[in-house]
Amino acid sequence: MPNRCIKEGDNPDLTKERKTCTFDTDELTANLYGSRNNMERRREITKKISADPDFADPIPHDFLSREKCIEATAKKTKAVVQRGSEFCDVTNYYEMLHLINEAIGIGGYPLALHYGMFLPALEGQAEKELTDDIIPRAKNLEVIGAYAQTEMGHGTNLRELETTATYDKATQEFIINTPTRSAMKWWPGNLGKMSNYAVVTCQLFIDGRKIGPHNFLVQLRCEKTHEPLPGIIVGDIGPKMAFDTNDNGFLALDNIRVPRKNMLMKHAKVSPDGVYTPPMHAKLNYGTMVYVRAHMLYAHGQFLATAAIVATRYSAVRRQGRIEHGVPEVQILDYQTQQHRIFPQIARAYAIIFTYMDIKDQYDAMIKGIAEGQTDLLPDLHAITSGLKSVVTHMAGLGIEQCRMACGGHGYSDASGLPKLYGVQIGGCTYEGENMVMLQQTARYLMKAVASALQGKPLSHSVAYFGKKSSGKSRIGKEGGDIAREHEAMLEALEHAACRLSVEASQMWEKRGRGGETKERAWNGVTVEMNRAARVHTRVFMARSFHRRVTSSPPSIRPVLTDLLSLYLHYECVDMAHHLLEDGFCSGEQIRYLKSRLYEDLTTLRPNAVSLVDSFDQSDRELNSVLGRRDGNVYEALYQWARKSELNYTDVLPAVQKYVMPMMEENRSKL
Ligand SMILES: CCCCCCCCCC/C=C\C/C=C/C(=O)SCCNC(=O)CCNC(=O)[C@H](O)C(C)(C)COP(=O)(O)OP(=O)(O)OC[C@H]1O[C@@H](n2cnc3c(N)ncnc32)[C@H](O)[C@@H]1OP(=O)(O)O
Ligand SMILES: Cc1cc2nc3c(=O)[nH]c(=O)nc-3n(C[C@H](O)[C@H](O)[C@H](O)COP(=O)(O)OP(=O)(O)OC[C@H]3O[C@@H](n4cnc5c(N)ncnc54)[C@H](O)[C@@H]3O)c2cc1C
Repeated sequence: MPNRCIKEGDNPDLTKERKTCTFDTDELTANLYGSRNNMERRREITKKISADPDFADPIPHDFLSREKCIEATAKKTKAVVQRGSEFCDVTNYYEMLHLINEAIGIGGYPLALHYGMFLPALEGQAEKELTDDIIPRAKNLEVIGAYAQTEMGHGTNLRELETTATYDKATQEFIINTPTRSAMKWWPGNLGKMSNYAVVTCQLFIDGRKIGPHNFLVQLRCEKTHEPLPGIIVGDIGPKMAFDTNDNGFLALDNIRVPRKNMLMKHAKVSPDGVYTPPMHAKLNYGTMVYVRAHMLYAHGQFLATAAIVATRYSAVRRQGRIEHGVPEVQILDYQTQQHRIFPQIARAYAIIFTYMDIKDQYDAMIKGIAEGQTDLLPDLHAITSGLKSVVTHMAGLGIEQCRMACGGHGYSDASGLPKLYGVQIGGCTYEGENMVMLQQTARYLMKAVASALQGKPLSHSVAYFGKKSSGKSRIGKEGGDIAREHEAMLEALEHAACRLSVEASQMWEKRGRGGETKERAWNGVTVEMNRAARVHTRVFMARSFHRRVTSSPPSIRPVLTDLLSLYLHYECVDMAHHLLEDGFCSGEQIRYLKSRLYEDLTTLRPNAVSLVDSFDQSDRELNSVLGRRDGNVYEALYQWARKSELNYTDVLPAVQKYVMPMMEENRSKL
């Protein structure tokens, strides 16, 4: 079967792997990106960008200072903006995303938050009077914006943000102020140096009454000189774990006046005479966060895919040690431990991307509903995106780190691309709502679902399975080798565990309440259990999404995806075996059966491993990894990469000349 990656001159081990492929890699790629046309369009973009001198990096960013990286990124950003339509349909979200990944990379760029949050916030939350003015200019990139919500002292607990917006009826303006040091906005991406506007989250005050957090458009810098406006202090927060090319910023506002219309008033409103009208749903103002949490799934699925590609290809190329005496050294991909480390990451990357597809459909349906005045889909989507954001970012982070370690010493080098990838990706556990906090949002929703289920009330989409009757004992290992029924048995077992954990967490919560604790204090005493229930529920949702996609996939790729799904489900059940065992739903024998099936899956998938990662269709530019390159010619490339280190510009470094050589000389003369 064809793997389209085979080319002359490639590493022979990689070619050998590609020849054992049992499916058409293009079919799988097309399925992953929605259609053959989408796949072709991605490839055209890659080809054009790779050949374009505006996007060439004579010196890899690994060897540049942060300032130089930002300069190079800003230059490429300008080229993307001015010449974007030469490469793609700039109105197509996925084409633009791919163009940016190819042309600029993942470490941040001047417009990341402009497109990622500033524009979505304005489009989703601002009223016509404001949007008519600012959105055309923002889309035309006459202005650049950031989303400034988090403060030095508060990020999670939005209710206690300190920045104030006080309505002045006399002038029909809001006065925006940073009252304390801890009230400074701190962290917002692109706020420090790039943006001249921001959506700023402030506590709204009317007639001395605190109403709560609302968003306001504030101009930060002069449109001509880009200097901060009077009363505005703004800058970069300094080096951080990754996102080197993003100017995460600080901001202090000294009683800045903005007109009434600058409040984002699509949902909540303040009339000219200062009358406040709340939104039709209390949390519609938090809509931008739901949007980003949903879209983060795609980005994080792709991050994990990158790591899986690098680790799988490199493991096919790398030979080290022998499994049996008297035979040549083996490809490290032949070690069972290596497969057990890497293959679940391949399956998880597919599962995350497929889950994203489901969520995107739900998000679009919710937005359509809101436009027609219905908010009933919001609570379910908020609950499941909160859980998914937490589980996926954590899962992807652990997976990337596994892949990095699976590459041995070279995985520790920036040449592998994996340390930087991890640095960027792992930020997702914190931003857009810290994971422990987001899981509690899911758990709150589960507690309501438990109550509804007990009362026989209708259950919404993500928790519908709470209404199923459990069979009491698992069918795992008792389906006579019927794969479809085995998959169903595993899904049923996971659903049983998620439901049980939710019910038990609810009972623990209630018990503490009966013991005299307030609801809130009691909640804090059971949050570990609450978050555990939320995690398992979310993993059930992912498993169901993956299962749905696989069972409805075209017949040509269904067998390989079914193998991958088997691995995914076996791995998930073994990983969560304690939950399946705890109440006796599964027996120890059934868990041993699951493990043995998992080891069989590793062997089954081995001939398709390289082709499965090839099917993610990430280019060498996107991978940005010497170890993961498509042609597998790793060792020569590793040497050429190291040669570019600035330490190698001279044979004798000034630091050696100045300190180390005299020290050695002194020591010698002491003898
Ligand atoms: C182009 C697309 C983008 C691609 C993605 C790539 C991303 C680009 C990379 C850039 C990198 C980084 C960008 C980062 C940006 C940021 O981090 S912005 C700042 C994000 N900050 C947060 O997420 C703060 C987290 N805190 C909160 O969300 C809330 O404060 C919290 C939910 C924790 C609690 O809020 P409270 O007001 O106290 O509410 P609570 O009492 O708990 O709940 C009341 C009620 O409301 C429901 N609820 C809460 N939030 C929402 C929501 N967003 N939507 C709907 N409903 C919500 C909650 O469930 C409760 O419901 P109930 O029925 O009363 O139980
Ligand atoms: C790379 C990056 C980019 C960012 N970009 C932006 C941006 O563009 N715009 C913006 O406004 N912000 C941005 N942020 C800020 C980000 O949204 C916040 O850091 C995040 O929401 C977490 O808030 P915090 O920092 O206040 O953490 P804290 O809330 O102080 O969390 C610290 C610890 O306390 C725990 N904790 C807090 N509350 C609870 C609770 N209720 N229950 C249990 N545990 C709790 C947390 O779980 C965590 O372990 C960015 C952050 C990063 C790292």
